Amino acid sequence: MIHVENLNKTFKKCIKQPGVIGACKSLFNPQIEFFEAVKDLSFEIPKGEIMGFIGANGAGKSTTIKILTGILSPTSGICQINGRDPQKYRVKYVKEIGVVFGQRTQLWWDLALQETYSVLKEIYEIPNFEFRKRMDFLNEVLELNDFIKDPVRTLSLGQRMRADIAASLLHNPKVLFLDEPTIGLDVAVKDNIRRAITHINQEEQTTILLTTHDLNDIEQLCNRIFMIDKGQKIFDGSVSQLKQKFGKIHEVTFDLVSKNDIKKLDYCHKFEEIEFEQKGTIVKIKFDASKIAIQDLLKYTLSHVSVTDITVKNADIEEIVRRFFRKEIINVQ
Ligand SMILES: Nc1ncnc2c1ncn2[C@@H]1O[C@H](COP(=O)(O)OP(=O)(O)OP(=O)(O)O)[C@@H](O)[C@H]1O
Repeated sequence: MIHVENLNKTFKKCIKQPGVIGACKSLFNPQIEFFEAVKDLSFEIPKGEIMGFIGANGAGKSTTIKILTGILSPTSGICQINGRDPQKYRVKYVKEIGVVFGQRTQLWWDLALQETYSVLKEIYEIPNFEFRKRMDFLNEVLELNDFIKDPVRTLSLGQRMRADIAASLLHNPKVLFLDEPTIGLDVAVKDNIRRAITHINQEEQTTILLTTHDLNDIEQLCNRIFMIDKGQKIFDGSVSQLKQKFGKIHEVTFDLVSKNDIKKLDYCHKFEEIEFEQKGTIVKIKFDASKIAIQDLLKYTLSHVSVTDITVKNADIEEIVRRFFRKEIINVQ
């Protein structure tokens, strides 16, 4: 459904010099720099897949999405959605995609929600019968009925997000781009929205490209993670592959009988590459299980101090991705 091959996007940046003289110089003799926001990116997303597209701030996610949605043209490379170039076939193409930007709304602020949908119905040329059927489906999945008669400006953030998702799905697009769909929402509303996205994906086989900084979105929604850094691919695989490959980070927490007992433990000399922190009697240790055997750590600790409780946890996806972005995990592919 989505085919991206050797995609590149280079921006031209005009470097402004400070002060009035600098501004005049820049005007007559502009200093140009080139910046590669997307570098040789290739991926395929088959029909019905939900792919999490993640990366640190400035990694090139929005630039890629803007190319995929036809807003920007690539410097080079191929980008096809359902066999079409989004740039060349923009008018036809908009009917095949839905886009939600969590930070912005596509709804009309002063119109009642249902009037907004009526306007979109005309824009997308949806026949009456299909529109009614579609509205019934979206009402049910996204629970719009409680606020469908209210003006958009009075909606809460969670209601507005559900309304925006419905607007992007009104014309039953084959591909949905979701950019931070759960940003700023409380846990219950996030859950609600994730359930709706899963339902829509399963019912309609909608292909979804999801950008998020919330890793619970990834764990609960995505079959696949595509991670980029400085415009380039650094990982492409399933959540479980990511965990299998890098999930060797364990976290052990000891509750000491006395907080002063920490002085009896010299983890840094005894073990390589170990991270630990102490808060009162609680000592939290993070280590790479491929370098340190957990039984050695337990044996060492228990032979030096008395503890009242021990918990052992595998690294969650958040910890793995955090390490990626802190550049602690390199040479991924
Ligand atoms: N129009 C532009 N002109 C020049 N540089 C740009 C332009 N748009 C984006 N960039 C640069 O390209 C890089 C990638 O930006 P992009 O917005 O794609 O990142 P992102 O991964 O979406 O980040 P975030 O998570 O913060 O939204 C950034 O360094 C940004 O400054």
